[in-house]
Amino acid sequence: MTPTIALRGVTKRYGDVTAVDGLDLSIQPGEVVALLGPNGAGKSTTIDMLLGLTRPDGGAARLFELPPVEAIARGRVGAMLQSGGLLPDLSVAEIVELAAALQPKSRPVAQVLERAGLADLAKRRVGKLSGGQQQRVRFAMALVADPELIVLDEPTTGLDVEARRAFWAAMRDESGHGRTVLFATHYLDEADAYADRIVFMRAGRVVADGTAAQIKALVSGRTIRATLPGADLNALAALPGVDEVESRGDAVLLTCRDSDAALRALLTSTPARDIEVNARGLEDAFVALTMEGAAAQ
Ligand SMILES: Nc1ncnc2c1ncn2[C@@H]1O[C@H](COP(=O)(O)OP(=O)(O)OP(=O)(O)O)[C@@H](O)[C@H]1O
Repeated sequence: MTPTIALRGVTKRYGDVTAVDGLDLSIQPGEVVALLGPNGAGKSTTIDMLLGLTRPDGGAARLFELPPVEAIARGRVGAMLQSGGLLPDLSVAEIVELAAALQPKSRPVAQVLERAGLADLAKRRVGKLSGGQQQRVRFAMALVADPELIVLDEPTTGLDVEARRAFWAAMRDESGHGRTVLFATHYLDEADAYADRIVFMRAGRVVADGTAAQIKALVSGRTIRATLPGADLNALAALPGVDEVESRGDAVLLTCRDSDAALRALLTSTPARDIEVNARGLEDAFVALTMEGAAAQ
């Protein structure tokens, strides 16, 4: 099958900084992929290269086996970037119509406005919209070409909770039609909830690539949280099954390789109460993957 996105050994340097470092990434038709990583990991630079906005210093980016500029000219790609000029004097409907007119094929503008939650704002001047509403205009402009691939760089930044929920409901419908979606995000819950696959970047490289469950499994074990005023942290660290102990006010947080053994010992040898046992989540994996990089650099 022809991959929708293929990055092969892509490298980008800015002076002494290697923003993207020999990146290989292949994304198949219909996949919904989150690009996750700490600030400066190279996510935006990767997106810029795969959209043909920045030229790689080494390697090649292909969309549908075509140079990015050609795939975009054919209307096969819709993109929503973090910033980027919106003409402030046009109305919402006019700017989406303009975006449609620039495409070889397009969806009905009214349908796209509805999808982006802009039907009631169609006549409003773009310059008068709130930041979140302008994000929705960018979303409508990305959808109007009826693209096979949608690329979104931090699409929900600036949206309130309800607008984020509505955005992802719309995206879920869109991807349900077999579209491929790649989005960069800082929101772990969004990557967890909406992506089939998470590509974790650090220092310009892919350091983990898999489903949310596979990424979470990189940090094994569970945590135990308990109220235990005046706890002896060294004694807790020596309990069976415990790897690490942190103090949080009157509470303690134990990171455990064997939470059953740790819990048994905690209950029999201490007055701990209000005990909670939790599986470690994507946030723990994020911190662990980011910290590994800090240690290696
Ligand atoms: N135009 C540029 N000139 C110089 N350095 C740049 C430029 N663009 C990016 N960089 C550097 O390249 C690295 C990667 O930046 P990039 O914006 O791709 O990361 P990111 O993962 O998108 O970060 P964030 O999550 O903060 O948006 C950073 O160290 C950044 O400072």
